[in-house]
Amino acid sequence: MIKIAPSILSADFSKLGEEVKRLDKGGADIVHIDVMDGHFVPNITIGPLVVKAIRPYTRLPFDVHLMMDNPMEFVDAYVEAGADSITVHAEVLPHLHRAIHYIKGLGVKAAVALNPSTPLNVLEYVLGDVDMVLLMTVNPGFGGQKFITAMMDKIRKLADMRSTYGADFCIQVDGGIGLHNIRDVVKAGAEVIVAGSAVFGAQDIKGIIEAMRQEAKL
Ligand SMILES: O=C(CO)[C@@H](O)[C@H](O)COP(=O)(O)O
Ligand SMILES: [Fe+2]
Repeated sequence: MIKIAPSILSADFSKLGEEVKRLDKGGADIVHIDVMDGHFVPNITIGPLVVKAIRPYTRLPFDVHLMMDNPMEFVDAYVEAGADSITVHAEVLPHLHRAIHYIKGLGVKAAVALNPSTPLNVLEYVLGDVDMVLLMTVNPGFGGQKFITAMMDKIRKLADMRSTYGADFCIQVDGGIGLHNIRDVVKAGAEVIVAGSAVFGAQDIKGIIEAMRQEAKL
């Protein structure tokens, strides 16, 4: 069963609480929260206070994607604010193993994200430690970008690595995904589908989430 994780980066920021409620009513599985620091990526978004403010609007899990140079300085704050899973980028963490176990020690799930140009082999020795791997399928920083087609092969390779190593993490994909390509990414091995502009760009959130689930059925 795949999971649909709409990204609130494409929501109306003037009424985020209501937007999160709309996702809940629309049948989303997870709320994906993009945190950008203006350094790791050229954009600034959502601090822990905002996460705390929207937490009462839904019981859906909050998946916090930290696109930051120094994510470990903020992990505690996002967990206290109500995160259920925390994703950190391998590109900024020389002590990835320590970071994963620190996050798990806070009682939430730990995921590692890779930019499109980052090779999969940086994960080799932490595959048994992570709950989820997030493959960026666009360059992080903005919603509404085009899916990078070379990422299809990366998803397949990650799924192969998982079988080879007998690991059991989930494969999440993020960026440029919608009705037009959800089937292909799922066929390649993706299980958690992040979609921002595709979901919030639709008038009918329930309709688009249902259509995406249907389209993803292999
Ligand atoms: O992490 C990011 C962007 O850096 C994503 O989560 C985007 O928010 C996905 O948006 P779409 O490509 O689906 O519009
Ligand atoms: Fe994201």
